[in-house]
Amino acid sequence: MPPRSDHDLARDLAESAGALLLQVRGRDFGDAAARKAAGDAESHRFLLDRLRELCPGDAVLSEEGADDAARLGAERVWIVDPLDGTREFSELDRSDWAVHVALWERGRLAAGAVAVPAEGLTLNTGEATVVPEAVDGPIRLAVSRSRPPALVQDLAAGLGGELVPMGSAGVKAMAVVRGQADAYVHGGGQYEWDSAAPVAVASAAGMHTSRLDGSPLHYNQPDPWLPDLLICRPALADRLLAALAELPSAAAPSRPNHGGVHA
Ligand SMILES: Nc1ncnc2c1ncn2[C@@H]1O[C@H](COP(=O)(O)O)[C@@H](OP(=O)(O)O)[C@H]1O
Ligand SMILES: [Mg+2]
Repeated sequence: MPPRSDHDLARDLAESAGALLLQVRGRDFGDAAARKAAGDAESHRFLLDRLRELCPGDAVLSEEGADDAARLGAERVWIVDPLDGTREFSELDRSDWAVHVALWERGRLAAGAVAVPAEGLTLNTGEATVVPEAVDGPIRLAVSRSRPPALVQDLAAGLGGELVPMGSAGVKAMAVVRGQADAYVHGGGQYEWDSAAPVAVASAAGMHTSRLDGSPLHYNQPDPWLPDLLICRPALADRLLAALAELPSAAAPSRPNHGGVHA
């Protein structure tokens, strides 16, 4: 049997962590906070154990783990968000939460997968994803349902676009790839694990991916704070970047204190 490619490995890991999360979610918990904590911790532990076993020489940057500075000298770094859309994971009637697994290798994203377990869906960089044709009508902007950034609301107003609220960065990015939205525009704060796998998968599907000022997204940086991004159909990129450049609300925010990664 040929060795498994990094694309396949990313897909298998995201899919398996997703299956685990479906089991965790089905357990009885006293409250939503306990369900979220169990999901974050168990998916993280699973991914870390599998990566240590299968790729012992690779570094890992996970939302739920201690940040080991050795990753800055590593050639290969897995950037994972074991449970993205934690809030939606704890709301049992929702399916908009995801598992992100990306591989950064020598300066670029080399492979990635986003699983949306409650929909039985995993998209990855190794398969040619066919993006549906654009539909006529207003530009549809995927946006956070719980904390929609002011800039996206301003952008929609300026373009005559409409907001499509949903949870999870991965689900929003996959909504663009799946033709359910035309763009995912985010500002106001995020970390590398929120966007690495979504950007890898969207980029492999031919989507435009960048910062809001059009500059490239860089991963495996000393500070994993990566506060804004644009993922969209390539034909819309110039128009959206021009509109964003006119918006004062699109300025990058400063980094808040974060409890997720322990330096
Ligand atoms: N202003 C902000 N600062 C830091 N992280 C943010 C953020 N806005 C969104 N995120 C993160 O981006 C992911 C998607 O958010 P949303 O569903 O609101 O669009 C969530 O990841 P987690 O669920 O892994 O914490 C969320 O924590
Ligand atoms: Mg996240």
